[in-house]
Amino acid sequence: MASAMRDHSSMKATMPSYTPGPSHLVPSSSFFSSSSGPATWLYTVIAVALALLALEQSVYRYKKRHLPGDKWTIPIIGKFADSMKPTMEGYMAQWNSGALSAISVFNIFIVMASTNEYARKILNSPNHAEPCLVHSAKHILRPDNWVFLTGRVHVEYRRVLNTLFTRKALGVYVGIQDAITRKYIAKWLADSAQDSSPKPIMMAARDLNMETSLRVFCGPHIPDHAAKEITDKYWMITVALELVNFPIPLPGTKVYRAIQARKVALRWLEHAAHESKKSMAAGGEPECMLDQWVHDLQDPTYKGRRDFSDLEMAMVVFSFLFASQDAMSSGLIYGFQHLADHPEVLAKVREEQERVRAGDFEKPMTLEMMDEMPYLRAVVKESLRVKPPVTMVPYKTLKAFPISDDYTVPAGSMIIPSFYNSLHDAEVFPEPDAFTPERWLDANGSANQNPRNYLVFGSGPHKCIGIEYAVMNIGLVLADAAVLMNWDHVRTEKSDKVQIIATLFPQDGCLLKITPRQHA
Ligand code: HEM
Repeated sequence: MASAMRDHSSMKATMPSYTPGPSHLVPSSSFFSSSSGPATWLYTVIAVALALLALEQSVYRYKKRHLPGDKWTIPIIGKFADSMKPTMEGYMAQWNSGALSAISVFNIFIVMASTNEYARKILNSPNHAEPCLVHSAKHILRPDNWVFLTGRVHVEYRRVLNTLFTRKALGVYVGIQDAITRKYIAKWLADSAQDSSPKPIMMAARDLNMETSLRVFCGPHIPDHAAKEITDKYWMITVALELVNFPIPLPGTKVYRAIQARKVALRWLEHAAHESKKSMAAGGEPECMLDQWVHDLQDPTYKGRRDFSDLEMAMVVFSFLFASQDAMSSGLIYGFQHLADHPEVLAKVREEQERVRAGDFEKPMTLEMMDEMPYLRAVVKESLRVKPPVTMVPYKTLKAFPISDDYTVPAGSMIIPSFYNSLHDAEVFPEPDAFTPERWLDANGSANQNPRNYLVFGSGPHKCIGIEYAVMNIGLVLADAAVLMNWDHVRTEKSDKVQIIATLFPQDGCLLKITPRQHA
């Protein structure tokens, strides 16, 4: 974009707005005549605009070279309309049009990479490309959020945050996750006792996820009404996560509304960080991620940084909400859908639960119990493979990036590795669209022999920091649900169609009829 704008301004400088010459050769009604000033300006403006439009096309075609993609870009907005209403079919057509293909949106030149080799190359070339998330991310997260750090500073910052996802830390979180999941399942069952008609699980799962995240991250340091306010407002953030938004966050735009929602969330998260520090200073035991963090910082043997302001901690927690809320919701909803549509798989999940829990379904879940559930883990892994919540991650090139022998991505372009084709590669995952958890139980099978293809959580220095937490949480919810309730999926013609709202969702929201499960 910046380079295109530079090109425009240089063009402007060389375009004469007035051509001096013998006045008798110019008809008096000509727009060059001094007596018709406004007309002169009008025609000059038109001439400049036409030149800029021609330049826009030339720049696009120069950058695109031989890559598949439209020969011409729609003036100014490019493929903006498509990016506002993305469809899986549209993306698949783009990915299948070539290993690398090109589009342009608002003069941002975008290269899509669809193969495993190119996706991994982009994710693992920090000198050439860095994540830019979606276009609106800097507005929503604030430009000073740690997720925008790169290079060494990023590695060091991330090292501190890794301590929030150690096994010890996950051991604190699992009890919170289990308690909240049981609370929600009880509520779903009570609601369905009142009205047994099938309901979409989509928003119910989002609410469960948000409360789980807020309580795991902030524990008791955030009041119930604040958790509700954040949950209610968060949808504004989700809908603003389009690949490219209207460039300026004017009042009324999606990004503007998302910024207002972030302000509310950050205010409460800052409050929670403050309360956590007070609680740990008073000798309290860690009850959540913030406590765990503050507690570690107080430890004299701790080697990381010690001075995290309330706001900085709040921004880290917000980055976790931002990175997880939609992906976790998508993962959970498809987990319910896949299990309901594959009763033979759900039966095996239940068998494993009954064995590990030894018939005691009230006993809270622990990490040790989860270690004994390889089938459940395979189910989660497979569900995320079949419907990866995050199908691609936008990066931007820092300098010209010679990605292949015959193509160099220009500096300042967006370059988007896509994960979908890697995760549906028929050589690695025979019958790639089939939901087959068993493929993960064979250590010598092609799925386990090709870990490079499993790009659900990305790769390289920005690979998801919350993998263990995410897999544990989706597994835990499905496991608790499997033992506490039955759910029948009311399939519609939209059940297998995908809606893209930041992540993937079934178009009908996954209609479930929920009933209590009777144990013999
Ligand atoms: C099913 C759930 C999830 C999926 C599919 C997912 C997927 C991803 C992907 C694809 C990336 C980008 C990786 C790259 O650029 O190579 C990412 C980054 C990230 N994820 Fe996740 N994620 C999930 C859950 C979570 C959770 C639960 C958290 C935190 C609690 C989290 C925190 C992050 C953060 C902070 C980053 C940026 C890391 C960095 O830049 O260093 N994610 N995630």
